[in-house]
Amino acid sequence: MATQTPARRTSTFNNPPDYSFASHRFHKTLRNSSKQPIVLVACGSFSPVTYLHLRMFEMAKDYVRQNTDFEIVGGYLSPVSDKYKKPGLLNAHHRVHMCSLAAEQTSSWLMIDSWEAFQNYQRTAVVLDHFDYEINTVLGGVHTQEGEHRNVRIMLLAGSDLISTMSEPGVWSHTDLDHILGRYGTFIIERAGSGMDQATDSLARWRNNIYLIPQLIQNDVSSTKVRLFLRRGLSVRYLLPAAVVDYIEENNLYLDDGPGPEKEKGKEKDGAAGKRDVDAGSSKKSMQS
Ligand SMILES: Nc1ncnc2c1ncn2[C@@H]1O[C@H](COP(=O)(O)OP(=O)(O)OP(=O)(O)O)[C@@H](O)[C@H]1O
Ligand SMILES: NC(=O)c1ccc[n+]([C@@H]2O[C@H](COP(=O)(O)O)[C@@H](O)[C@H]2O)c1
Repeated sequence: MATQTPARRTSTFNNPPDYSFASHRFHKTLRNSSKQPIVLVACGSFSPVTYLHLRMFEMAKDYVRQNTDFEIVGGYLSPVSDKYKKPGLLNAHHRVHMCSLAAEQTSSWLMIDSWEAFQNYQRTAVVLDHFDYEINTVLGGVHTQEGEHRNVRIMLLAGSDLISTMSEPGVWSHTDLDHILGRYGTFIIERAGSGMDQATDSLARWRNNIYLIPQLIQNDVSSTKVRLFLRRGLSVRYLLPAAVVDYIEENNLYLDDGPGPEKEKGKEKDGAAGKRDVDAGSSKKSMQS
């Protein structure tokens, strides 16, 4: 059997100008010392952020409380860099601002990290390493009520459509998958049209670090649909936080057709998601380490 290259953690990070890591809602003290502290990180375009993106965190919170020995000490949305060049990807300043409005006005625990947004494209494995560094090295992890230090485990929060791309050839390197799923782990939220089994079949070797969360109330709101509605002059109110809708209207966002045809996620079949990105000149193939 071929020897696998062990996943190595990135240890030096270039920060964008004026960058600071958000920690105003990070819980420095573990409420229950018998639990393992975790931070949830959702990586994505968030163009624009929808209620479904925010609900992923609430679903994960319920799941963690009912089914695991983890305690969530922080939750972050990490908008991808403009260099990701996905169709419909609005300028990072707007995307980060909308995420911040959404988190501050609708949540008591979510935060935004702009580290990957304001620089060159960073692979998800590197983004998780950056969180590990900021939380465990810079912030010093957390303490129990008795004052005992604990390292925080970083975990990726993603929809099943994103996880199914992990089985598509050329999108993720094996080393990165081993790093993300072996070292960190993931919570997968079921997404309409994108099967959970199909998403995880080829990831079985990391099954102990993969937690599947069913959507008990089916909701297939996507950023793509929101952008389509906006282009057609239709209302998107109640699909996203009011402050985000107001911001979109005030700044006349998403009125242009953009550079290429948009396909909706979750509804795609047989690798169409991969094709979309190749067609759009995106760097899915070059996202491997
Ligand atoms: N309706 C949904 N159900 C489950 N997961 C979702 C849903 N919408 C988004 N996600 C997840 O949120 C994360 C961020 O995704 P992203 O910003 O690409 O959202 P999106 O709505 O799929 O965007 P787009 O429509 O522009 O492709 C991904 O892990 C994605 O799987
Ligand atoms: N190899 C990788 O690290 C890799 C590959 C594909 C997508 N992603 C990430 O997944 C997120 C969502 O991507 P999509 O919106 O294209 O599904 C983005 O944050 C992107 O950076 C990472």
